[in-house]
Amino acid sequence: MDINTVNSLSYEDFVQVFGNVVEKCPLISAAVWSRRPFTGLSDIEANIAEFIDSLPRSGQEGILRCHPDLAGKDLQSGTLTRESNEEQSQAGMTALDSVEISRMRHLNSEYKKRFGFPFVICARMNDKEAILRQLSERLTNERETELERAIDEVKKICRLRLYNLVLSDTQNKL
Ligand SMILES: NC(=O)NC1=NC(=O)NC1=O
Repeated sequence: MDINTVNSLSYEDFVQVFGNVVEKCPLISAAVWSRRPFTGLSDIEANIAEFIDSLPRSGQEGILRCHPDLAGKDLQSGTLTRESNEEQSQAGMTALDSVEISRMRHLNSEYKKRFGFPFVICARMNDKEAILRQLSERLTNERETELERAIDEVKKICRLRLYNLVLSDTQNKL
């Protein structure tokens, strides 16, 4: 979609198209709609990032809590969103052996116990080895550091989902 089309969307249609660029957080797109017209994809991305950064810690933790576990029950039961399902499959979460599955489950539950929100990483920028490594490494982070890191990952996921929806700034100029 080109940026002029994006800017002409009603808020209903905008939320319909962009409502899941941050996993299960349509509020963010519903809020950012008011900031149109956007100059391009990176402007939409910057406005979403600004909205997320303006939230209190509880709001940012709420965004993380809307994310499904990697290789978790939603993946097993087929209840992931389309985007999440694609991302998790592409990162090899559907190709874990039984040892890897129990290691993911154990580390995910340790992580949730420690931080009170799930481990979030941009799956499309990692493979299963990197995800397992990051999960065990980040488990030892201080809470504040880990909250910032997890929100950065949410922004990466959002950027890649936006690239699937909107022409890039250069494409838009062609
Ligand atoms: N807990 C997660 O990191 N979930 C996810 N990361 C992605 O890139 N897609 C997801 O569903």
